[in-house]
Amino acid sequence: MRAHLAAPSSSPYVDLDRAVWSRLSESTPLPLTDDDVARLRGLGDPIDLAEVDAVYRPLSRLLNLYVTATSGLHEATSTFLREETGNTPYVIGVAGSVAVGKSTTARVLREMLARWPETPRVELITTDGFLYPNAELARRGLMDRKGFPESYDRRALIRFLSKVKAGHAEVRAPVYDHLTYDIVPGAEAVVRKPDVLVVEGLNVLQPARPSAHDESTVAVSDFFDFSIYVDARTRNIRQWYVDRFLALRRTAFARPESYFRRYADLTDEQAVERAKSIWDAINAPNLEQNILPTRGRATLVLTKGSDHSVQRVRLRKL
Ligand SMILES: Nc1ncnc2c1ncn2[C@@H]1O[C@H](COP(=O)(O)OP(=O)(O)OP(=O)(O)O)[C@@H](O)[C@H]1O
Ligand SMILES: CC(C)(CO)[C@@H](O)C(=O)NCCC(=O)O
Repeated sequence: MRAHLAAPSSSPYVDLDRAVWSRLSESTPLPLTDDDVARLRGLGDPIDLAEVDAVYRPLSRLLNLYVTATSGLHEATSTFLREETGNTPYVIGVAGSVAVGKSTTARVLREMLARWPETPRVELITTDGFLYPNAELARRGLMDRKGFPESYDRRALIRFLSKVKAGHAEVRAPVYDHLTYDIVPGAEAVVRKPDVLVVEGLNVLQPARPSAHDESTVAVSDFFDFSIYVDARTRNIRQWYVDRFLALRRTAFARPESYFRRYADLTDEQAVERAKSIWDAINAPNLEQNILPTRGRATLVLTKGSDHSVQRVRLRKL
């Protein structure tokens, strides 16, 4: 089947609408159930089995083809170098704004990729774990810059990824808790030589930031075999952020350990105002200045409509 009949163009991308994209994997089985999708869904994300079928089934098929092709390339390198072929984890980055639904995308992908016989061991890590702890952010005057490039320990993240790629038996990462709004003291996520590692975060496609102290020009994305940018109109994402804030106020914010405990008793109107002001002061400028400019570097862009469903898929083919 010819998926697209556009005249040859110089664009490095192929742009497919939802219907064309979803027809690209008709013979691939859908391994998930309604219950699986309900378990993977993030707060406020209405993703259902039909969406997984239309959008993620083709994506998991494409990724399975890429994983197989990449492992063939590694074998070619090993043959040339007369070395044993070791297993190198295939690393997938998932980027996008706060509240766009990256974590749901990453969790669904993890689950689907793990159902392929070639990649049973799929691990997921979020770059939130590499944010500096609040005490350090406060010391650096960065408490209102959480999520901005300077709020992450980028060197630790690069060290983590290079060890995973080098095939270390166990690699450890710190853990962030949205409830306490801070790094969890002493907690670690451990990655043990997975077949695939999914790395989700706002910052995963950002370029290297050489500074006086850090001459390194390595970027996080240098460790990626594939990257996905989850995209939507900024005004829709802002609405999703506000809606989620309202939902959290009724649930998580009411818990005694919540950093946002003081927001639990706000009226609807006050909560909407508070959410909008956090969005406008922190997450919107970060999106505009640091996240959106990285979209063009992704291998694949998923564009969502106002109801969160993916309407367009853009794949880099050159
Ligand atoms: N202040 C909070 N208190 C408790 N839980 C939160 C809070 N903020 C976010 N969460 C929960 O953590 C999950 C992940 O939030 P996170 O901010 O990483 O997502 P995100 O960056 O907005 O990206 P996405 O929505 O794209 O996954 C959310 O789905 C939400 O349920
Ligand atoms: C932790 C991040 C940066 C990314 O997940 C984000 O959820 C966040 O906390 N942003 C700061 C502003 C806010 O509280 O929404």
